[in-house]
Amino acid sequence: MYSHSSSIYTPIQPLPFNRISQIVASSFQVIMVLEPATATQAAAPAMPQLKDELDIVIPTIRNLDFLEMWRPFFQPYHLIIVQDGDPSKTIKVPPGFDYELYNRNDINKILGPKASCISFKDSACRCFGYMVSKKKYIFTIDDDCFVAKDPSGKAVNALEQHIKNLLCPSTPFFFNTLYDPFRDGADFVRGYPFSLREGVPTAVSHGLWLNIPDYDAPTQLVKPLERNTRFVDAVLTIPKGTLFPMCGMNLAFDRDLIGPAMYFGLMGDGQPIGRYDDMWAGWCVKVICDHLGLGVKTGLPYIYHSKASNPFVNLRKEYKGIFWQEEIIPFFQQVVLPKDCTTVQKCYIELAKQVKEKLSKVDPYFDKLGDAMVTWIKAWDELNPPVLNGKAA
Ligand SMILES: O=c1ccn([C@@H]2O[C@H](COP(=O)(O)OP(=O)(O)O[C@H]3O[C@@H](CO)[C@H](O)[C@H]3O)[C@@H](O)[C@H]2O)c(=O)[nH]1
Ligand SMILES: [Mn+2]
Repeated sequence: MYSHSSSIYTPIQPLPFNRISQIVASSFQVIMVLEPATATQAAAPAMPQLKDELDIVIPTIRNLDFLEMWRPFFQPYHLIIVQDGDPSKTIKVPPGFDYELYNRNDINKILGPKASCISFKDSACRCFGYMVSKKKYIFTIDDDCFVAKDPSGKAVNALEQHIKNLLCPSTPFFFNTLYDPFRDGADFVRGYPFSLREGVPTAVSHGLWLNIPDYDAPTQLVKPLERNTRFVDAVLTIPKGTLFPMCGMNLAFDRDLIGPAMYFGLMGDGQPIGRYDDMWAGWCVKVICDHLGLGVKTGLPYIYHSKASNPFVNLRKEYKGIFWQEEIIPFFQQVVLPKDCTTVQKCYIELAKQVKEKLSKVDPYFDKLGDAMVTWIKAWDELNPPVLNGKAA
């Protein structure tokens, strides 16, 4: 509290401590005392946005009790649960949710031989949920992700923030130093070209994680106790020409704009690699978004990631990816898609061709992956026939 000798200052009334901590918390990035919000703290939004235009896709090998904490935010929405592993196992879903559930038998029945492109025993299986959905938007979340608290202690409605991110344009062609210009209380800064201020449609909203960060196995092994306690109150557009490591645990996207490129690859059972499903999808998605002039955002919302998977098991799944990616990234950085690739499907088929041509020398796996990318598009188009004037084309 300030006390001044001069008479021009009237002594400021001392602020109660909790008011000071609120002011501090609201104006700086704060190191947070970590625990997830409680179910009661998560209050249902007045009007759930995009209620009939968004599906929530959850890959799982567990019971879905985590949904209890999300109930206020998720209950109005339709869930697509992709059950991985043993199809004879029963996955318990808390009552009151509207959902469809697919296990491996269902996937094989629906896709027939094309089911070979859907991974087994890896969270990559989630992309089947993107394919069977009929909605414009998808939000996908892991079953060990809970409601986070922001620095003020308020429960974060991650779905609401993703929707906000997706409904606002992105700015990939020129970096706005005040972050998201479309956010309340922000705007384009001086020197930002007016010709670019309309922005472009946002295809992807990539959220982050408090508590257990999405580290690779070597980092997890070196820093087993590290927890992410930093809540950075920002949403950024990832600039055009820049790749990023897309994590699938807290991710939303516009299915009409970029859905066919959200293939999570061949991972898990019978494959030489795992835990690169979301990374592969993210690299494919970003080069196609850059080509088609679409935006990718990262930052808010946070979820509270509760479970650290076993770093030794993860190392075994990831290790080939750790050295392959030193060749994969330069490949994606040099990808050029022809002008006549005007749809996501055309871009993706062209990308599959280049994967087979240029990455098979790294490992024969990429030849198989290139074929699986084509199978994925065929299966996608079979389940989602292009519509012309409201009729199947
Ligand atoms: O064989 C499996 C294993 C898991 N799942 C489901 O997938 C998600 C993520 O699983 P989990 O939280 O156990 O693993 P993480 O290491 O935290 O996952 C991170 O790595 C990425 C793997 O690609 C993932 O997107 C990241 O979050 C859970 O819902 C499991 O139930 C599965 O379906 N099959
Ligand atoms: Mn997890």
